[in-house]
Amino acid sequence: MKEAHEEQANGAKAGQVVIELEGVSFGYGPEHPILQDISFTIPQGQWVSVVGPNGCGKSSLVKLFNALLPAGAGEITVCGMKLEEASIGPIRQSIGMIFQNPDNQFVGATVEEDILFGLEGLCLSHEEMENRLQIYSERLGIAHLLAKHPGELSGGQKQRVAIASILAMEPGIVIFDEASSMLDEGSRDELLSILKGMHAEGRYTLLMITHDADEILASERVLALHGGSLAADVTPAELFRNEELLERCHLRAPYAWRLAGELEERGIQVDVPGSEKELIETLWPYNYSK
Ligand SMILES: Nc1ncnc2c1ncn2[C@@H]1O[C@H](COP(=O)(O)OP(=O)(O)OP(=O)(O)O)[C@@H](O)[C@H]1O
Repeated sequence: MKEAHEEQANGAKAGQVVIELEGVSFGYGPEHPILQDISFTIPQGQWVSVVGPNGCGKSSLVKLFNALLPAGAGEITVCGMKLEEASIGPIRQSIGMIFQNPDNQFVGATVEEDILFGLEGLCLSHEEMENRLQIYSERLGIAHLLAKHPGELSGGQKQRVAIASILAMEPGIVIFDEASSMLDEGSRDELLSILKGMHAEGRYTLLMITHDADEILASERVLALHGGSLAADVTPAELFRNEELLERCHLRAPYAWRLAGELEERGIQVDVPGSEKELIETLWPYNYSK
């Protein structure tokens, strides 16, 4: 079987800027401004969480990147292409979006049809389409579901199919818009491990709109929106140590971080853990030191 393409998608090299916003503003009509003067750059391969309270404009922001919504002011550049009428097509091919409700993303009568449908617009040979179908259905663990109707799948399986359909188109940038919010705990964990695998591959730039502390902790960088502006551009650790920023974003630190904080207040100093497992390993020796 042919391996998935090894080179960085869209020809972007690791560290090269793939998303650039300069003074971008947006509103649903002049009387309803949502985002004002937003500027940032995202390099290839980075995993970025986009956070902020409900209604602050996170979904609107990412929809500006591929002109699903039109920016009112400012400049957007994706993979070196300035966003304008002529570049919308290639920019849309370089960005894959996965939404909260996978039901809204199905177009085929079977999982196989659904994955192939997205590939039909890419002018690929029949052999290449079959090749990608095989690669991405195996990678996402859904090869045994190809003949099923999407309605027969669980929520976690549906989200895997949605991700396989997007990845089969081989976009360099993948945006998850609260993609785990309708999933149960097990399926959330599965999604997080898929994201970790994608990040480790280094081929994808990942943006994840999320309210989930564990997802934020797994990412490398956090863009926090508040009141229509970029309120912070920090690491997850900086976010979770900043009580005021957490409150403004309506977020809580991960459970292991909160417990470590409580212990510190009672005089037990533990290193800030990356996960609950790390916290347990740190605390375990106390069990025997009594
Ligand atoms: N099509 C629309 N027309 C008018 N206003 C809209 C439209 N879509 C969203 N809005 C409003 O724009 C604001 C930003 O919405 P958006 O969905 O971008 O926020 P969000 O931060 O992603 O929210 P959430 O965390 O709840 O998903 C909200 O006040 C919302 O009500």
